[in-house]
Amino acid sequence: MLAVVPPPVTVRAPAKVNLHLAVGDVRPDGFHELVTVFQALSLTDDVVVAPADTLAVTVRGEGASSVPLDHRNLVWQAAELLAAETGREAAVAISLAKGIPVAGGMAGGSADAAATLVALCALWRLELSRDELGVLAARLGSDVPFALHGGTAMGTGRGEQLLPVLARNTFHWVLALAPEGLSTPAVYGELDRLRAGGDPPRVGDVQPLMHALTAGDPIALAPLLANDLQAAALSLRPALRRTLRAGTTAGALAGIVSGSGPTCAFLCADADAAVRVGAELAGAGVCRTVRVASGPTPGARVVPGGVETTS
Ligand SMILES: C[C@@](CO)(OP(=O)(O)O)[C@H](O)COP(=O)(O)OP(=O)(O)OC[C@H]1O[C@@H](n2ccc(N)nc2=O)[C@H](O)[C@@H]1O
Ligand SMILES: Nc1ncnc2c1ncn2[C@@H]1O[C@H](COP(=O)(O)OP(=O)(O)O)[C@@H](O)[C@H]1O
Repeated sequence: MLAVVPPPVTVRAPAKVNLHLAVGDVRPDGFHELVTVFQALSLTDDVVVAPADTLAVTVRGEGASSVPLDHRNLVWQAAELLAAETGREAAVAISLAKGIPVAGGMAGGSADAAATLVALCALWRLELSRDELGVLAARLGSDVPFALHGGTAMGTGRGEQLLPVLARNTFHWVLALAPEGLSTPAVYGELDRLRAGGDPPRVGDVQPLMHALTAGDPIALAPLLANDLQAAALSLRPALRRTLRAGTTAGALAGIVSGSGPTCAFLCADADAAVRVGAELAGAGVCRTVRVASGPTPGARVVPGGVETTS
């Protein structure tokens, strides 16, 4: 009797921006205690999984040449974790189409890991709940549970404990991608160094930002965007100051370093303003390339029919 080979499964997962990122003290396990508000954006990666003889990863798209293809890739780790948890071989071919900048502070690797968990659940017909997947996601990285969840959410602990946040309306963003990435541990380390030498100002209370999100008002939200890692990213990459200035000069309501950077995210008044700001920023010579995106968008989800694109 012929075995039926299941067809490939495609899952799309979003980039994130931290609207608020308050970094607390270092914990004994080396992670920092966070209070953050994530928003998922329309900038995405696609992950396709198909049955194969052994585990193999291929990558194309944005920054593909700097993505590892072995056990260092988070999708490899996701496949091995899910296989071990369910007592099977991780015999799958995983193809990544990257739209999210690599090491850009937009959680692209986390998005791919979340997408792999969802894709393999479908391929292997597993009956895992979103909560069970969330527990596995947190073992892969602090940002992976949010990539599963999507939308707008508050993250506490090391960022993995999530609560949904009510955000009315769609927000419009311009993203300035940098020529080279920044390492997340290096940026946290730089913040520790800056804090040891003085006490750089810390972001304030998150509540006013929550009100602006509930109201769905970008003009109220703009001055409340705040990121404790920004000072550290600017210290490691001073040229980002010029990028941030150029975005507001181009007409953005506000600009912020996305997470650990170096991508800069600019909040715009509406979709037309985002296109105008994007065009002006692209010509200002302050970044490698520009993307226009909106949020919130859903977390990792199967693409019906498996159409695969790079956004
Ligand atoms: C900074 C943030 C903001 O959302 O994301 P990025 O901007 O890099 O995408 C996250 O905290 C990154 O999350 P993620 O990239 O999943 O980090 P992990 O793999 O869990 O940890 C990588 C390293 O970052 C540092 N780290 C991470 C999270 C945290 N709460 N405290 C930390 O100090 C630790 O040095 C850790 O070893
Ligand atoms: N699937 C993946 N996509 C991108 N980078 C990955 C992936 N898996 C592992 N990495 C490694 O993780 C590092 C951080 O990547 P990424 O998740 O894109 O950035 P950030 O942590 O800034 O959001 C990369 O430099 C790369 O070496």
